Amino acid sequence: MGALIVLTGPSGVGKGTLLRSLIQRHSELYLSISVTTRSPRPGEVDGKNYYFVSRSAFERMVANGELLEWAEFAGNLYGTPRQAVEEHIRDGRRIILEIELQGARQIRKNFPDALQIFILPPSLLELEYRIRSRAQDSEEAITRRLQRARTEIAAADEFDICIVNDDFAKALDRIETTLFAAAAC
Ligand SMILES: Nc1nc2c(ncn2[C@@H]2O[C@H](COP(=O)(O)OP(=O)(O)O)[C@@H](O)[C@H]2O)c(=O)[nH]1
Ligand SMILES: Nc1ncnc2c1ncn2[C@@H]1O[C@H](COP(=O)(O)OP(=O)(O)O)[C@@H](O)[C@H]1O
Repeated sequence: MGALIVLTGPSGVGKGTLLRSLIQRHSELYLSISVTTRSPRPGEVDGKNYYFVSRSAFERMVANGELLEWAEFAGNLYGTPRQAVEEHIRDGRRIILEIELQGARQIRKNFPDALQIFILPPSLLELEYRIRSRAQDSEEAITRRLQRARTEIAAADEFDICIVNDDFAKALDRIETTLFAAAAC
């Protein structure tokens, strides 16, 4: 049972909302804070939701080997800072990476023991409804996310476990069961 947990799924499927609830219930779980070149959305806080950096600062981090994995998604760069993850693993704590497909593949290659979970929407129509009702992305960003969603969903069977986020409470329950039942083995 790896200390590293990867959670992937198309934009708007509910990953962030599920993880916020999970962390509230299990304060022993740590959520990795990614670095991104995306602009903050209203209400997002630097150092809490993401570390918001310029493209040149991001590229420096890549060159210095500071990122465990990174990828371009819908025109922006996203990456996982290496240090926090390594410290948590060394201290025996479980850490969750909420990352897209290309990053999940890099982690799978380098950390084959990581537990990989994929979150699916009930349908593409419902996914589009959720992205739109979140009302935080431009029309262009929504289109790019929906295009990418098809590729990501097609890769779901690469993951250890797939969970459909239809009924929120049930999906959260399945994540908890997956994390804590597996840990007990
Ligand atoms: N590879 C990688 N993907 C990330 C990282 N952080 C976030 N992402 C993914 O980037 C995508 C876009 O994230 P974001 O702009 O916050 O949009 P949202 O998922 O629609 O809320 C999502 O699939 C995230 O899971 C990271 O550190 N590495
Ligand atoms: N099970 C669900 N049923 C209906 N709406 C949901 C469900 N889970 C999440 N949402 C809503 O969908 C939208 C996108 O969720 P979010 O957590 O931002 O997705 P992601 O982090 O995967 O991009 C939010 O408005 C959220 O409240």
